[in-house]
Amino acid sequence: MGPVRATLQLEDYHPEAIRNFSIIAHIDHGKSTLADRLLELTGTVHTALKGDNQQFLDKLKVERERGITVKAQTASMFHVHKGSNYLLNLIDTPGHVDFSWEVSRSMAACQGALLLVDSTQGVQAQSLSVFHAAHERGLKIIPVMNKIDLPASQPDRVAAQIESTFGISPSEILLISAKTGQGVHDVLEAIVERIPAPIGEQNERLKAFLFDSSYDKYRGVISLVSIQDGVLRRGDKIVSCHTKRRYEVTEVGLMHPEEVSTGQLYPGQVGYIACNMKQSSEAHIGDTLHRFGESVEPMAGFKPTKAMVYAGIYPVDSNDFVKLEESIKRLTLTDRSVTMARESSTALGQGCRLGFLGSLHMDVFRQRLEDEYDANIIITAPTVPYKVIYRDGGEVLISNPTNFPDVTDPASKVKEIQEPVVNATIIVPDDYLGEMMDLCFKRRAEELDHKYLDAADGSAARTMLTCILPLSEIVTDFFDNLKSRSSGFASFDYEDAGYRASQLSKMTFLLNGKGVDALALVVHRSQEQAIGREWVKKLHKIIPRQIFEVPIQAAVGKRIIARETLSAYRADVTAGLYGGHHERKLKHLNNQKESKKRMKRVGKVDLPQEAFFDLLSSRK
Ligand SMILES: Nc1nc2c(ncn2[C@@H]2O[C@H](COP(=O)(O)OP(=O)(O)OP(=O)(O)O)[C@@H](O)[C@H]2O)c(=O)[nH]1
Repeated sequence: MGPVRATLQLEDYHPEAIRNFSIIAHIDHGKSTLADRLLELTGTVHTALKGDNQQFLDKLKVERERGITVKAQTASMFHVHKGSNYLLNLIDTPGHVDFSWEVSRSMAACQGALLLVDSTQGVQAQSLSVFHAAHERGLKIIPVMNKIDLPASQPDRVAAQIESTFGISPSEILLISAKTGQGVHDVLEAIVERIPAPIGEQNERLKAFLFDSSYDKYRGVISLVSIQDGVLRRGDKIVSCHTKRRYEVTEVGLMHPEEVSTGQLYPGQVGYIACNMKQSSEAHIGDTLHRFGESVEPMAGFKPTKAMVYAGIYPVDSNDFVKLEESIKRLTLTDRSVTMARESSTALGQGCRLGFLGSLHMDVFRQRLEDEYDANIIITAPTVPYKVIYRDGGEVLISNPTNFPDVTDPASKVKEIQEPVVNATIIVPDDYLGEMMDLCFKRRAEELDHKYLDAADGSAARTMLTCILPLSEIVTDFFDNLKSRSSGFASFDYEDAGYRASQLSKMTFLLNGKGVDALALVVHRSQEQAIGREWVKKLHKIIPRQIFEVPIQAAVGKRIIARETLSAYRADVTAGLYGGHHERKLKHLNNQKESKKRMKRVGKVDLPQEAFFDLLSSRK
């Protein structure tokens, strides 16, 4: 491999000697392991430096705990092929549906992709979605079958699946074990031989494509760029096509895999820059940077991210709000796809409403908040953005059920409610097809269809099920159900399919006749009864008894759907009091309670924060 530092003469690496690629795969098919192996084989990192199971390209703690990649990481390597030097830029992509946006922006900086398929598992739902994303961008795809060291590996069968699903000839498929390193050298050869070189002109005006950014406490925003044309040097004055703001490049270099300053980047190369950008919001993904005083035609950017799952986040102790808000703000600096707005609730006090790309994204964010900022929080049930269309043609997006209009009111000006839907794909062994269809129907699936993936050779064939599902039906416990009802064998993926009209209304819960705003839900007509009944039962279990009888009701508009009655507190501490009405009794009762501070009073009913916590966490 030769000494790596000595090869950092970047001007020697013309576009013909550069390959930009990413690894795309279903979760757990071995992307990070292969990336590590490539870094080792090219001498970019040394095995001796590496602790057990610690991967180089997975950085966040939550990523390691969950074994998933959330944030894309990029690394450059040097490789000698048939006597010539090559610079290979690996642009790592995250492997989960919620982050398909990150996948697409990472791919925009590549000319090729390694499509990794686990030879024990075969083609899975995300293998399909990442393949399509790469294919649509015209990337050269190199099929790689991994884990051939395992006894359960079925290379012939999986090769046949790859051929039938992607139309890729088995002769193109590389067989490897990312774990033992077997066959990985051939991957490097294939990258050089099969992936086209980037196109770029050193003498043209500078054009740098910004495809990712991160935030550093000391240096501000660090952006990852791929150089289209021209040379980017430290000290350059650059301008963003998008914001027209001016910056001075203070650092520029390669990710190798940590930052290595090189002072310049040439056409076709991929690296990082720091340029006194103070706020993450200034780094627009998909932006084109050019030199000050030279105008250029911007490159096609990306569609901005859309938050699809919203939830309210409240501190368990309301005194912690300021601290919580500060923590959330700091965390959003590193993850700009999270949107944030203040909100307040009579039941839960002051909090924030956050928008996420999906429910895993929400879980990851929540876990980071708890781990990194030691925050004790209550998170409300996730909701999707509903579209309310008024008779006068006006349209409003509603991301908090509390604001959902009462469509049962005859005076309502609402013409139609629409909800976001997705095209869902499930791949599952045949035996579980019935279970999966049942699950989909229960979640209001439409246009359900299926086809067999394997050649009809009998044993344990697999089926691909497709349907349209409301997004709201998959943001809570869909994935858990899918996994448990298929004994873990089903894989699932989805893509945005726009909005569809739906019979939705707001369900509210009343304690002693008063609504509890934090508990409002948007439900489909077909599920009103079941959800109403289930919820009043839960509330009945959780709410502590009061000195008086408390009716617990679920209502849609003025209609009461379900009711339970919480009987009065038996050990009557107010027995000695004469007459008096409820307020007095309650006051007396409260005076006796030590934990008064932690109580929220709703409609004169004491509702401890813990009750909310139990309730909202049991919603998942
Ligand atoms: N036996 C065997 N195990 C492998 C091989 N490649 C990866 N693994 C194991 O498979 C698991 C998943 O590998 P990762 O590299 O973390 O998978 P990934 O695709 O990066 O996962 P995401 O980051 O979630 O997309 C790990 O336990 C690896 O040790 C292989 O070739 N053989």
